[in-house]
Amino acid sequence: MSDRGMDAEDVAEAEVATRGGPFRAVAFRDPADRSEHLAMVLGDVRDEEEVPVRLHSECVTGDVFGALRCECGDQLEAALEEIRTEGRGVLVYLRGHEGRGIGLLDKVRTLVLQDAHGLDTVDSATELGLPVDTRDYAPAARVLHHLGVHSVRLLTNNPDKVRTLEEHGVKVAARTPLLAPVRTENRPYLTAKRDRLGHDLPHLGGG
Ligand SMILES: Nc1nc2c(ncn2[C@@H]2O[C@H](COP(=O)(O)OP(=O)(O)OP(=O)(O)O)[C@@H](O)[C@H]2O)c(=O)[nH]1
Ligand SMILES: [Zn+2]
Repeated sequence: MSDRGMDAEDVAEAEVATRGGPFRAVAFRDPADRSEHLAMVLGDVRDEEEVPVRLHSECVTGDVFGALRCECGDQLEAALEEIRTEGRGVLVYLRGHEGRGIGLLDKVRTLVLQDAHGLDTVDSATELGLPVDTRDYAPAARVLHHLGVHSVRLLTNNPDKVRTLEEHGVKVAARTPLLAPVRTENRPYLTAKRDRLGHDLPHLGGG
């Protein structure tokens, strides 16, 4: 499957007014696995350099309901704010990514283990016989190429996203950390992301 773009039958777009202002909503269906995703686009991005881009992995608990044990909801808001501030950018909302790829039901099962046995986000998945991270960024790369976005300033703390996007032919010209507030509720999660998954979270402090 090529990373170089999408067929017309797999894309639909419309202007949408949001609470945070107008965006171009580009829905797309990935030709490889038929999964559906959404890119929210602001301003002129085609053939521009260092376009602010957020690849946001679905987290229905955090994104929709504001759950605080992860920082997904805070990051979603912060990324949209960054795009609005710059007046251009793309947020790709990746719906197949829930639970870093294991899906909603199994993600919640990992939360149960975390609460009952103090396991972290990595060990709780492993304990259930599940992979820690199976996210595929090829659909995101395909839609970025479709939008004519080939050079990005990626909003992330995850070095894996930088590497993987480059492997799919998108130049990550710069990276901007997306540091959500550290809260009592999200500190264990952020600590595990830093210590177990290698995320760059310098604001966390401590050991
Ligand atoms: N398996 C599992 N997934 C989780 C848990 N908490 C959040 N997630 C999922 O993790 C995904 C977000 O990944 P993160 O590792 O938090 O962050 P990231 O997207 O890799 O990195 P950033 O770009 O810096 O935000 C979302 O799909 C969430 O549903 C958890 O405890 N267990
Ligand atoms: Zn989350």
